[in-house]
Amino acid sequence: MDRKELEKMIINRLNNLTKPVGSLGELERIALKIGLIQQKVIPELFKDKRIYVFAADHGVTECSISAYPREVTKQMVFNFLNGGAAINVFAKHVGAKVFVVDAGVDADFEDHPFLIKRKVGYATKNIAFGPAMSKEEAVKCIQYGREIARSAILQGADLLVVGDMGIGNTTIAAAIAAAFGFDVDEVVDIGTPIDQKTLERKKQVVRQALEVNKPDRKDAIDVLSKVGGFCIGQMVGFILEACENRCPVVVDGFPTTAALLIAYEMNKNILDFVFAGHKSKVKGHEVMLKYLGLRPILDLEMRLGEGTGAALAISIIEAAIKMISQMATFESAGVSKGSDQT
Ligand SMILES: Cc1cc2ncn([C@H]3O[C@H](COP(=O)(O)O)[C@@H](O)[C@H]3O)c2cc1C
Ligand SMILES: O=C(O)c1cccnc1
Repeated sequence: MDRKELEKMIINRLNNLTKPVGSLGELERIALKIGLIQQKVIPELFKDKRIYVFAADHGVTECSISAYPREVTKQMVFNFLNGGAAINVFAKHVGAKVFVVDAGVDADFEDHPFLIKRKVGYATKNIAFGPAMSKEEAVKCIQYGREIARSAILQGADLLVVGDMGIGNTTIAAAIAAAFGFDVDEVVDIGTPIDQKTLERKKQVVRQALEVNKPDRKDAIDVLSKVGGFCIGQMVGFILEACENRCPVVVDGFPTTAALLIAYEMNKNILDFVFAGHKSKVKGHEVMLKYLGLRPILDLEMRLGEGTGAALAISIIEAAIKMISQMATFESAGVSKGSDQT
């Protein structure tokens, strides 16, 4: 069926459910988007929801831009695998599985059924003094991320969430946003709670990273290799592959949306398959979402990452699917139509 025709049929069904036209607001737009993705007037509930937390370390932590030391990345990987992190709790709450990807943590890990080992290096180089990684490494990251999404989809995944873990991630995300032309003051904010002096240093580090590296905003791989990270690069490939296979992806906060910005530069058609799970308290997140034209599903003043906001948004997406598939129509329930009906 052609897209316009399907869209008309879905809107027609939404308007025939026993409620005033448009009264379920954003839930109606979510139901429409899922219907268009699944190419069904009545979409199906997800059978295999998966959260992938991409973890890596960053050379820029040498500049003391986070409230926490680098080894927390590795320690949180263990916490994820032991089921003790916020994302584990929220994943359980929404019935999703959590996979952790070692994209470039500064540590080695034993095998674990939920750990995907795709290390590109033991942390990137410090972006304040040169490129984070080589062009080859950037390409490799994207390829690994694509492979992870492809195999998830082949295994049956029908909803993917992107999460991040890496001390220094909000500095890297801000540098990516700034490389694409956003104002440094608009996108550098606290990630983990830092004092004013550290925040000023963080801004300075981002400015210096741009001056030293001169990323070319028209070349996504250039931006990724110069001011990105191994985790970000794998998220880029993951998002691209999921969307190109018509699998819905929910992005989380500031770092995962920075990865989406790069992915969007590489393929402008992906946004039909992307949901913004929430709006992070980190101030640069809202401007990025506005630029992408994505409306966040939740706004709970969260600023954690790991995929936590996106995981919680799953329950809203599922409510939207249940709404369009389970509500009675005016005809079936014998309810009189109003003047807003066509
Ligand atoms: C215990 C702990 C758990 C976390 N889970 C996610 N993050 C979040 O904080 C980090 C980014 O903040 P910044 O750029 O300020 O370093 C990322 O790892 C992100 O996922 C955490 C941070 C900490 C400390
Ligand atoms: O917006 C986020 O996802 C975020 C905020 C702070 C730290 N880490 C991630």
